[in-house]
Amino acid sequence: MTTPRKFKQQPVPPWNRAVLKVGSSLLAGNDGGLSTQYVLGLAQFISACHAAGREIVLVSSGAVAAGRMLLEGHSDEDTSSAARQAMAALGQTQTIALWQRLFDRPLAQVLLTHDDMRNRRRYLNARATLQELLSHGVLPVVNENDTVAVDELTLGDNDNLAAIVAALVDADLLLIATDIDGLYTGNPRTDPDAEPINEVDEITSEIMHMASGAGSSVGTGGMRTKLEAAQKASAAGIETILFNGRDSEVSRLLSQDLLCGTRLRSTSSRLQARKYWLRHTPSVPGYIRVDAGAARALIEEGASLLPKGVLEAGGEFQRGDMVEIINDDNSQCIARGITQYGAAEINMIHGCHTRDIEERLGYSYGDSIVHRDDLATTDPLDAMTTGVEFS
Ligand SMILES: Nc1ncnc2c1ncn2[C@@H]1O[C@H](COP(=O)(O)OP(=O)(O)O)[C@@H](O)[C@H]1O
Ligand SMILES: N[C@@H](CCC(=O)OP(=O)(O)O)C(=O)O
Repeated sequence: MTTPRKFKQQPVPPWNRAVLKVGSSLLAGNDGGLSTQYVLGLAQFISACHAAGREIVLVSSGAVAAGRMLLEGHSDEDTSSAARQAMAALGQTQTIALWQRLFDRPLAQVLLTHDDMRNRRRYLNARATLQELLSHGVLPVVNENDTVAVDELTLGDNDNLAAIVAALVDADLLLIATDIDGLYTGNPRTDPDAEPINEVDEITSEIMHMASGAGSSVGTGGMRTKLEAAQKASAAGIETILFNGRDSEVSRLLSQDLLCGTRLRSTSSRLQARKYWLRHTPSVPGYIRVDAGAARALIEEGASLLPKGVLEAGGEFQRGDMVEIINDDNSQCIARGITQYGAAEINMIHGCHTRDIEERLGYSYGDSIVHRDDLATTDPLDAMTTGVEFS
């Protein structure tokens, strides 16, 4: 079925870093297995973004669809998790190989699970890896680690994973490429009266009810998981754009910042969302005591906390925990943040220059003890507006 292009052309919000999610429906050819037919336009879009100095993280499905052809003796009736996991393991190499054929620079494969994203230490490690790859101009290609993530495989949750990755890398935009022009009031494959929706300000339950399941034998989750993803992105202050990845004209327009599809706005700004999240994440019983210079830098300049300004760590927290940062004068909490180093590590590197971290510990998780992006100062005015009290 082809749906008439009835979506209007509209501008894309300004962005520098985006997550692009490409569904199985775009990678799987009509005869099964993978095909570059529908993703050539997307690859050109990615290259155009790179040429313009923009960063992309690609979240690509397609492993199960690719592996289905390769699993010898497999019958189509066998849809057990183990069979799908075996297909995913076989097909993942094909997916990466397909993308690699479309670019003349190296790609990086990143396999993640939702559990990894819930575990703060792994979350930080994944973030550091992705940041490092992006800083070197590499295109990361993310998929679920289907070998270990059975639940996600049955739910087909790469849409939701893409939203989590967008928050993880602090993306400006989540782009979801699929096999349909955008969100309609109903599934146009079954509802001939379905009307296109160009813009969504808030994903209400009414909007959610418009979405139903997958449109092809290879897609999973359908529009429902895309709207869930957009909800997650919105909560993180990130807009989502849904568009037809099969239409190379739409991909070409996108590289000119024009959209033919659905724009799902976010209900909060990135800063508000981040501050809210930081304020509502419970802290562990532990603290980092800082000197007056560091306290001033955090509060007045919005700086990261470096080892030089740290006097001591108290308690037994680990890397990735939310801890309080207290001042030396009266032990008042001046900020809260996610620490890159555990208490024992901080007590080995406090007062030292960042370049000496590696020598003291034998390794380094980076220059800052708490990065500015992971830190919310306990400004009394902010606390009043969010209703959260500190210390
Ligand atoms: N309200 C809706 N608007 C548009 N598409 C819908 C809607 N409800 C369900 N769908 C279905 O969602 C499908 C896209 O999801 P899916 O098949 O999972 O693709 P992908 O592999 O890209 O994730 C469409 O082909 C369409 O059949
Ligand atoms: N990880 C699975 C994909 C799961 C998934 O979400 O698929 P899709 O709905 O096509 O994006 C795979 O690579 O086949």
